[in-house]
Amino acid sequence: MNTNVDTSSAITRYMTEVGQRARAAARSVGRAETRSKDTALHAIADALEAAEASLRAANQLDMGAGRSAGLEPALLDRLELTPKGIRAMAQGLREVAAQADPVGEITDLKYRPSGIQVGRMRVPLGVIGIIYESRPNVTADAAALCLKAGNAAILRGGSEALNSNRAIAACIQQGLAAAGLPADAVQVIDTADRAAVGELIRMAEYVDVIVPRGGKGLIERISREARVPVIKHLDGVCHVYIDDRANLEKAIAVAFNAKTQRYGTCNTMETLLVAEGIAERVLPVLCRMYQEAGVELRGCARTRDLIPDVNVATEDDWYVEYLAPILAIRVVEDMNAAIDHIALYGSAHTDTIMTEDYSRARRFLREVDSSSVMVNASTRFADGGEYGLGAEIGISTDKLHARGPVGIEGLTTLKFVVLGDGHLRC
Ligand SMILES: NC(=O)C1=CN([C@@H]2O[C@H](COP(=O)(O)OP(=O)(O)OC[C@H]3O[C@@H](n4cnc5c(N)ncnc54)[C@H](OP(=O)(O)O)[C@@H]3O)[C@@H](O)[C@H]2O)C=CC1
Ligand SMILES: N[C@@H](CCC(=O)OP(=O)(O)O)C(=O)O
Repeated sequence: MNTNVDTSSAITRYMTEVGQRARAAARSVGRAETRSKDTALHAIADALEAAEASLRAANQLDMGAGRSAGLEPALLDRLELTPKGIRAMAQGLREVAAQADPVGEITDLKYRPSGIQVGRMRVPLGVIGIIYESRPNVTADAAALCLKAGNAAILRGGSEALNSNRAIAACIQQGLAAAGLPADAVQVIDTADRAAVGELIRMAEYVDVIVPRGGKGLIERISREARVPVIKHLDGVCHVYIDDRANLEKAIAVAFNAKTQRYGTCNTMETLLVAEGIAERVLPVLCRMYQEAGVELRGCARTRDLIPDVNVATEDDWYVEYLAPILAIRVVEDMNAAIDHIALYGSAHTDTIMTEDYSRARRFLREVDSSSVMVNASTRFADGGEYGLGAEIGISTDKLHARGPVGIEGLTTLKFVVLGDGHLRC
């Protein structure tokens, strides 16, 4: 890796080399046997566990700098690599290795009247550039999924995680070498300069797809400058709607979990919607639980009529992804009003209805246009591991190519294959 990239022309040169090397590596990874890819994944997992001390030391540098820079607790929570987190990262790699390899699979093979057979083969996307937040475990997860799907990866993590990502990159390199796969199959960009992001998203000759995981600033830049196709992984303004036909006990437990299980993730509930017919029975209990957990509540006028010590929610609150112990609460007339609210203010990430009414549950599933729509379950389940994908690149809030948690299959595409035996078109 280049460790001295500081001028703009040096960054252009550096990124061009990264792109060229990734393009060359993509061919080898694309044709690699499943056994080699799995050997690499297990070797990376072993290397991560063996390197616990050095990973922690590198991470402490990032955590120290993050604390001095006043990073929010939710950001520090994502940045931290604990011994448990390192084991989870290694386990994630082993789970990806245990997943079936879809590359080369031929489906839908059918004889045509002409005598040829036409089918579809699953193939890698090629070179994938991933831009993500300061969350070091994503470096390992993204490398694993790209590798298993036969792609070369260029990884650009958040600037606050540079030391942690370097240490993880060293483990990835050990694993690739152990399996005889090219070192350039996974490259971690070794500069925090955002000019490298600008280069990456314009290198259409070397990069096939960009996956941006991040907030509005990142996406605005991508929308303005990208020349490479993008699969957006955006913010989560997620909702739980408690219907007046909800089971009270389940609704309270799910709404509490959806907000408090982890504050800083994109699938955390940010706005609670409650049907007016049940608000009086739900809100006093639930608000007390949130307040005891230290969650700041901001409510509509009707919420405040019931619970006067809730702060006022303004129009802006309905749009906000707090990523923090803050929750907006709105009492709505019924499910139709809840669906309208979600359509207007949500971010099409993950939304849940709590109801025992089968017809309403079916309507909610059909009418809410989000990447995951749930019935009687916490929004926190929107996750590749929880959905059985082994791990996830993230949660696509785009509609094309991949939507929701993106795992191995989401990093591949299909091409047509035709089998003939000297067949001629008449
Ligand atoms: N749907 C999903 O799967 C996910 C969504 N998210 C969303 O991401 C957001 C929070 O993450 P946060 O840490 O704030 O993410 P940011 O958007 O601030 O940063 C994410 C990455 O993008 C880079 N970046 C941001 N702005 C620019 C820019 N203008 N030019 C170049 N690079 C840029 C950052 O680099 P730098 O370090 O230099 O700032 C970082 O690498 C939330 O909205 C969350 O929901 C997060 C993860 C997954
Ligand atoms: N799917 C993950 C959360 C998605 C994610 O990575 O979000 P974020 O914490 O915003 O980077 C989980 O359930 O923990």
